[in-house]
Amino acid sequence: MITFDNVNKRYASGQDALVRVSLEIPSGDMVFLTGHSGAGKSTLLRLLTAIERPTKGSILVAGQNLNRLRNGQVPYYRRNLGIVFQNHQLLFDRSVYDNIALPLSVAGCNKREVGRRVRAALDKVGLLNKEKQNPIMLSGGEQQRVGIARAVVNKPAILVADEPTGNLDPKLSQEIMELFTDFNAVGVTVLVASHDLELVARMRRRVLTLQSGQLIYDGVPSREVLPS
Ligand SMILES: Nc1ncnc2c1ncn2[C@@H]1O[C@H](COP(=O)(O)OP(=O)(O)OP(=O)(O)O)[C@@H](O)[C@H]1O
Repeated sequence: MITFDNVNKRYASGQDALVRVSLEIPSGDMVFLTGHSGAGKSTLLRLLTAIERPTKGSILVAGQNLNRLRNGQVPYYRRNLGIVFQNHQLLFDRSVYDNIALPLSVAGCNKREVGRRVRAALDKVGLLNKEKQNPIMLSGGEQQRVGIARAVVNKPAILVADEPTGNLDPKLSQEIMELFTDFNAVGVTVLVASHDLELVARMRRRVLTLQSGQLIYDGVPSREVLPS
């Protein structure tokens, strides 16, 4: 369970990025976070991933109060999370395999286990035949799949994605969303921030909408308002 209780985030610049945000996401849910540019989506994800701290209010993740997390505990906390970025942040001087293996090597996995898990992750995103390639050789959609494989390789309970389809065309975007649906189907809690309202509506999942830092909608959009 993810709980935000009356969370405010004011940056040092004085900008209020989140204002009294309260929400609950039960374990195993798949939820979309939407809103205009500057609405506070990335800030909410940065608080959840403990990149930023709230100014007020509390955030609980699987019973752990993030306000009480000491800086030294943050890397351990993040092992429960898979994080996917829009620009995927792959290392172009290493192979696809090495990019995906990175979080496991950091966690101290042995070589055999790393191989088994990297191939399982590549299999899930449909890129088993690309492990030796350099990510620069891959298409934008494939690079994003590598980013997703890296995010799921240590089997996180929660998968967080910030505009994961930002640079992709509609068909590839839909495929990426379906990948997230597959992970959710096996029990992973999934939270995806996207400003692509059509794509989000088509998924027919719970949607949280932010506007100027406030949560203005929390529900499943009805079929009638969906684009055909
Ligand atoms: N590090 C920062 N310092 C100061 N202000 C910031 C910082 N990060 C974001 N903001 C401001 O906080 C507000 C919310 O930004 P945020 O990036 O969370 O929005 P967003 O909904 O993710 O937007 P986008 O879709 O454009 O990424 C904006 O007004 C932004 O300018």
